[in-house]
Amino acid sequence: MITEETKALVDDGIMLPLMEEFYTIQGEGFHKGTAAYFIRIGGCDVGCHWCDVKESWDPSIHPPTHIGEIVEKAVASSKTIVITGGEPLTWDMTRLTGALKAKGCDIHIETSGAYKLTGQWDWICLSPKKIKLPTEEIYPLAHELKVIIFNKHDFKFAEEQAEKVSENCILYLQPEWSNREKMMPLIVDYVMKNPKWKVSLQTHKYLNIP
Ligand SMILES: C[S@@+](CC[C@H](N)C(=O)[O-])C[C@H]1O[C@@H](n2cnc3c(N)ncnc32)[C@H](O)[C@@H]1O
Ligand SMILES: Nc1nc2[nH]cc(C(=O)O)c2c(=O)[nH]1
Ligand code: SF4
Ligand SMILES: [Mg+2]
Repeated sequence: MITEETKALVDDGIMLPLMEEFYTIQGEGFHKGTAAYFIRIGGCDVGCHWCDVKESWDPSIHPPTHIGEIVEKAVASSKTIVITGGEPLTWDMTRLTGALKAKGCDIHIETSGAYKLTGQWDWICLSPKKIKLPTEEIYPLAHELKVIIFNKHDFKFAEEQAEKVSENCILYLQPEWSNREKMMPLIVDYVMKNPKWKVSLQTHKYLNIP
């Protein structure tokens, strides 16, 4: 049970339900191959059936943690920070990103964009979900669009989403992990026919790193 006081601090983004934090190599998208410190915040009610971090969904099982504590630990490892989840935009990211910026960090977010965009970001990876679409405000701000391909219909969804982002946004198709053997040949074929798209793989899973 968390107290009313703690709940108020979480609502203000002064504490956040921290699931895990780890220093690793960004496995996906534009920054793949780059060392980065990951901060995984619990809480998501988007509900993707193939989500690879379902343990993150229930915020109540992840301890409310002071952002000062999170930031101190993070900057001891890296100044390149990836905020992920769960869905980080479930929470107000203003204070966490403010504190990381004050330490000179480069801050990236992995988000479905389903909730109000808060915080200051050097890189926004938008991974839209059909079941809870991104807010209109986030599309023009996304630096990369990373659409997960689980089945053939997802190519059409990817094209619809690509129409909403800026001209400079980098477009990725990433196979859903459990269905990758089946979908990868279709993705390869699609990208060769539609070269505005690039392939993104979850390279950390092949490398067996977090
Ligand atoms: C776990 S999510 C957390 C951040 C945010 N909730 C989101 O969905 O963008 C991190 C990234 O992993 C992707 N992802 C989740 N499950 C996946 C799976 N089974 N296969 C491939 N990518 C997956 C998401 O689309 C997102 O780009
Ligand atoms: N290495 C590594 N790269 C990642 N890129 C996005 C991830 C995520 O779960 O948000 C992730 C992750 O969990 N590990
Ligand atoms: S939005 Fe992200 S964390 Fe939430 S269920 Fe979908 S993939 Fe998982
Ligand atoms: Mg992951």
